[in-house]
Amino acid sequence: MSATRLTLPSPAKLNLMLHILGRRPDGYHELQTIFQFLDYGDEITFAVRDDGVIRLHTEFAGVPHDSNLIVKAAKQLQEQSGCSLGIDIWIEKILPMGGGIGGGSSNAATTLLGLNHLWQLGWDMDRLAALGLTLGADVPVFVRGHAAFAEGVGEKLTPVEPEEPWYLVLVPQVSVSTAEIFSDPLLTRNSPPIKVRPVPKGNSRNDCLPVVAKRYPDVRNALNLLGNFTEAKLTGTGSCVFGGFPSKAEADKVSALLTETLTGFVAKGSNVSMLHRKLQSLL
Ligand SMILES: C[C@@](CO)(OP(=O)(O)O)[C@H](O)COP(=O)(O)OP(=O)(O)OC[C@H]1O[C@@H](n2ccc(N)nc2=O)[C@H](O)[C@@H]1O
Ligand SMILES: Nc1ncnc2c1ncn2[C@@H]1O[C@H](COP(=O)(O)OP(=O)(O)O)[C@@H](O)[C@H]1O
Repeated sequence: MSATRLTLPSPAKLNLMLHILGRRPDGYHELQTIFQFLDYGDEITFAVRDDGVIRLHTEFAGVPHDSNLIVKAAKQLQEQSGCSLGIDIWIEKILPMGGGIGGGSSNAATTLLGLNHLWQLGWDMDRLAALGLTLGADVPVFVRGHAAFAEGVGEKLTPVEPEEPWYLVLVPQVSVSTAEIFSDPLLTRNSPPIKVRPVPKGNSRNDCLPVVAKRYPDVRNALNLLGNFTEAKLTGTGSCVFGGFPSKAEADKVSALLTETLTGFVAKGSNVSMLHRKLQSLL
């Protein structure tokens, strides 16, 4: 008999660089960015129901049940596949929301892959990634599960193999609105496209950083603090700030200096998502 219950990881991502090339007619911005996963994230448990009902049992502060990306992903997949089964879902949420580490997008991707498995739909990655894109620009990379150079709004993905250092990720206690940053008149929107692969060294800047650092003093402080120890970078539109270290011990040493007002976590960078490693082990 096939499994009816499954627990899967839902990892975070970092944007190792992010360049904004221009604005499309629909208002969205054309980007070039490198996504890498962290071996750190939420854990989602799924249990099949035979009555077709989709129910997320864990409450999220400020996110109504039907607006949760987990529920949206499950409903879309059920509708588009014509599946008559339903699902009970619980999540152990440790990823900060609105921090630029992609928790919501990752949760959506884990849901798509988990339900494809439990409902035995047999959808391939292209189809799941295309559905994922309708939920958010960052969902496809989590569906495919490999570190990638991304173009367009993040949906054109080329697998890459950056180094996999240990990272210290600082979590300033502010949520940055992606829409607000992309509508700031001071945002750099004309970075020249990188045409060479792999992306040459020296291109690791994030074009959102100056605008985010100007608007959010807490992010500025985090960048200054981490900058005393390593190159401090912003992921996505923030608020999280990260830096790489050659070993866990060195990342832990800096992490130990953090206070209650500025927390963080240490995690290993990974080019294959822990979600995919777990799914592979089930086959
Ligand atoms: C820029 C990234 C990099 O990873 O930031 P983070 O969300 O991770 O911080 C993502 O691609 C974010 O993608 P996604 O998560 O889908 O963006 P949303 O929150 O839906 O976007 C909110 C708003 O930001 C603007 N927006 C977003 C993405 C983009 N490429 N161009 C834009 O102009 C649009 O006005 C959009 O309505
Ligand atoms: N399952 C989910 N996890 C996190 N955020 C969610 C989820 N579903 C909906 N959201 C909404 O999406 C927003 C962005 O969340 P998230 O993906 O964690 O941040 P970011 O895009 O900055 O990395 C949240 O502020 C929240 O309102």
